[in-house]
Amino acid sequence: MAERVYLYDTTLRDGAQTQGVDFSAADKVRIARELDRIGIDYVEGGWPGANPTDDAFFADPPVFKRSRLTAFGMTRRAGRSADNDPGLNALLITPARVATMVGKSWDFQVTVALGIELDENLRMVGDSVKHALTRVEEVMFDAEHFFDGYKANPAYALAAAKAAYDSGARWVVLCDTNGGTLPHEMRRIVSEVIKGGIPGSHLGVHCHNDSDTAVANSLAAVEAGVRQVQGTLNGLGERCGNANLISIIPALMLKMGFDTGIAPEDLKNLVSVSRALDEVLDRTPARGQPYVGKSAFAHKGGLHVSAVAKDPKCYEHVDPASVGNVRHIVMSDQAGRSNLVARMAEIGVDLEHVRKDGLIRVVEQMQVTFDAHEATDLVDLVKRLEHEGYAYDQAAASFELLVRRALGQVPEYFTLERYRVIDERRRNAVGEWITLSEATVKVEVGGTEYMEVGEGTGPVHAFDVALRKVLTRVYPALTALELKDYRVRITESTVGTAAKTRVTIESEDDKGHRWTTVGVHTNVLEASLEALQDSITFMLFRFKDGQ
Ligand SMILES: CC(=O)SCCNC(=O)CCNC(=O)[C@H](O)C(C)(C)COP(=O)(O)OP(=O)(O)OC[C@H]1O[C@@H](n2cnc3c(N)ncnc32)[C@H](O)[C@@H]1OP(=O)(O)O
Ligand SMILES: CC(=O)C(=O)O
Repeated sequence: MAERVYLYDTTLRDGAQTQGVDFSAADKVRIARELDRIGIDYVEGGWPGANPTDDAFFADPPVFKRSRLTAFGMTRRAGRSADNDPGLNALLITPARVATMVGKSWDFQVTVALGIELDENLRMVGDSVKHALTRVEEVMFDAEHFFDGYKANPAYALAAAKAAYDSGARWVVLCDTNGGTLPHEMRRIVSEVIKGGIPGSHLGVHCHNDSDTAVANSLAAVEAGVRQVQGTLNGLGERCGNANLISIIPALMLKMGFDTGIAPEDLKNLVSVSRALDEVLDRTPARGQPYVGKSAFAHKGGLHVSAVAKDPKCYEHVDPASVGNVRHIVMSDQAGRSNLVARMAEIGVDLEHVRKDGLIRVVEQMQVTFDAHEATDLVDLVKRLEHEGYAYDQAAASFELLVRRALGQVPEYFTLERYRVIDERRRNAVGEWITLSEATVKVEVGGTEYMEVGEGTGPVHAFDVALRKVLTRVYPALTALELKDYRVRITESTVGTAAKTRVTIESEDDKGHRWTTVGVHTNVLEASLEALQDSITFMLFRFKDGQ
């Protein structure tokens, strides 16, 4: 039977210490529910008494089906009895039945940060654990700076850890607080602590990522014998973050053969749990995030795709479905015919080659002025367009439109006959400078011509407002279209030295569909309009019937 490793999440406490992160109590509840849904053993809700948000969270915490709620705080202060320490007692009177206390284990920290005698610190640890056990069911001790402390004074670091263990702490958690430890040091120190008298079944590890080794360190600590791992979703946390549970969990389960209490079926929620945190933080999910990122199983190089078509194991370390992810085949100038065939199959087009007249039609529609007309097939066309500045690996919707236009499958939903954009800088009524843009568009839809004017904070915004004034009349579904991200990048031109601009737009509808489109031109407005028109066309083509 697989050995058990316990998981402890500190997203709501150490994660809340991330610069730029500011959870509300409702955010915390939402994240806590996700952690419970996937089956994390311990969910640290925060530090009761530290701030009103954490107090509000602990006043009305979510009811868990699987996880144990944990309250965090510190050992009693020097010179006070544990019973008479308001800070310590605040974490013992919440609905959480598990309390985690941080305390010093590095002699230097005791002397410098606390400014007290080394023995008093050991008494603070022991007293606090004993006192907490009179109020809650389970107590953990986070031995702060344990690894730095052990390197400086092993006997003292071990004495601090043992003060907690001997006083009844269920778990002694060895913390790499400054994140400077490397995996080989982890293995050695954990083994020595076990030899020193604390069994691995009572040891946990809490790693920070300052050396970019937090996940590796956590796994090394487990290899050396610890049986609890602390971390956060997506590696949130103080400074460079904590060990990323989203990477640790599948590594423990799929590669090291441990039982984490998470069933294989629950592991398939890994992507959705990771995205739920990004959603709360209003962050774009990191494409390159191992296991759960959109690029984690995206194959771009022609050689890779050709081999993946034969057996995905050729270029995948785990099955993407095991963590709830999917495989993507990406089209770009690194592609071969295998990419095209696989990508077309992915979007439901079963055709290897597109006739030359289709390619020329697409090139004309895109109004590109180079030799794309000479393209012999779609792979060739994509490579030529990428050379011009298009980037289809980041703009799957534009790629799909390119293919389907070449096949004559995309209706002409609208035709932009002409537009005019005026930018104005003037003083407002109270004399402040303001900039305003106004766009006039003339659009033909189904044989009828429409003209509209839109105002915006910039020319692209004004154009979007005017265009959508026309199109939502005919296609009401477009009211749900939201532009989520707009990125501009200067690329090198193949013709002379003139700079080309690539605009990438990410869009979303009210059903949670997201798609990305691209436009390229020497004029940033033209590039934006191309990406914007692709975005609108893609929504009408793919989603307007509410699929
Ligand atoms: C490694 C970690 O990540 S641990 C978690 C760190 N997280 C946080 O600090 C976030 C929440 N913290 C807070 O809101 C505040 O720091 C509070 C409410 C806990 C304390 O606030 P204050 O009372 O104003 O103290 P302040 O933060 O300035 O300083 C910490 C005090 O605790 C003492 N202290 C630090 N660690 C410990 C410990 N393990 N045991 C006992 N006392 C400790 C320090 O010596 C200092 O005491 P001093 O004020 O006598 O110098
Ligand atoms: C406890 C904790 O967060 C640390 O030592 O890093």
